[in-house]
Amino acid sequence: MQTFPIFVEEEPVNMREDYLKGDDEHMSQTDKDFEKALRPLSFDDFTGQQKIVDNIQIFVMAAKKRGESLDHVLLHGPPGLGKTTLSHIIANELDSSLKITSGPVLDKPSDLAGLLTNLDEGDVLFIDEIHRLNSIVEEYLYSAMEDFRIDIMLDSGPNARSVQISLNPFTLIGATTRSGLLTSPLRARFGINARLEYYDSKLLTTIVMRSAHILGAPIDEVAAYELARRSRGTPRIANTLLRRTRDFADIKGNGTITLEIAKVALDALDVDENGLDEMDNRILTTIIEKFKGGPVGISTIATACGEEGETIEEVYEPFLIQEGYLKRTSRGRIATELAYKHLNIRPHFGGQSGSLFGE
Ligand SMILES: Nc1ncnc2c1ncn2[C@@H]1O[C@H](COP(=O)(O)OP(=O)(O)OP(=O)(O)O)[C@@H](O)[C@H]1O
Ligand SMILES: [Mg+2]
Repeated sequence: MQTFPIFVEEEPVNMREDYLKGDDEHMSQTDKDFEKALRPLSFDDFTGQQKIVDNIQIFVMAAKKRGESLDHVLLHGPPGLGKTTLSHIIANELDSSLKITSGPVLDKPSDLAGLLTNLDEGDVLFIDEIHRLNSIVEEYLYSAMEDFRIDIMLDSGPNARSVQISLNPFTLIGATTRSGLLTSPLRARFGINARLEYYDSKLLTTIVMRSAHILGAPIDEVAAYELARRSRGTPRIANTLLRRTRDFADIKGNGTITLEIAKVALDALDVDENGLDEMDNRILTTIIEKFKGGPVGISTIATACGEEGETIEEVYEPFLIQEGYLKRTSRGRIATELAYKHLNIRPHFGGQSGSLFGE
């Protein structure tokens, strides 16, 4: 019987940007506990990303059969799609232990050397946010990844000498939301490169049903679908919406998550009919109303919306582009006809917006 910690509600419900990001500085302890409890532990539990999972399963089996370490893996894609989850699963399936660190934490080459020399044969080293590694540390990583050795400088000045240390063969899993920021030498050292995609509503319904089951929250399938289709294609958001909706079901209903309760909760959380949230809508409205639909640069949008440019690029923009609300051009971002329709704003033709939909 699966037990689950009791959650203490300690944050206001409108914390969407925070759970979108999912990193340590933006997540409360409760959110982290929740995420951990719902994290699939095996490939069988992991829904979707079928091609990636199928391929990685083969590579894992082959590595095990040959008694070698798995090739280095790069996982990239927007936040909350399962990069960390997959890394845990890969280590599990390899029967190896997972050592976790992240780009910004590895300040000096000695931080990296300390970690690498402590790896046992076949261990998995997970470097989250690998695009944020500093360039000196990154260079040390090259020989570690390629030849399982590192050169360390001892002393400085005339006494300086370099000592070569060989490492146990290991697998590096790098995760990033911004693969575009990775240098090509680093990218080239990953033998397995997987881009995670947004999930469709059907897959997310399965994920919501599974999570509800683990939480012991009764849910109607239509309600699960409603949460799924309004979750920006993202399991982390689906799970968080589920958790918030469960609160509504407990307080406003009889505990069962029905379609009606789901709709009430989603409205209260400012998730609109198409699954866009308050910040998504603010970005689109800003581009249309303040900048005549664009093109407008990301930093200008960011200032006007009161959000960081990096967050807009990493969290909001990929989904808005994939759903066809936004276009990225060399001159900046443009709101599409769909964005106008969604916000119920008439495009004013002539001037800048006249040529918007001509493509
Ligand atoms: N395929 C999946 N099936 C079921 N649940 C999933 C799946 N992918 C992700 N999740 C759930 O979503 C949560 C977030 O996933 P995860 O932490 O792996 O995302 P991430 O890609 O590492 O995000 P970030 O870029 O913010 O680090 C997990 O706790 C897990 O419960
Ligand atoms: Mg992660």
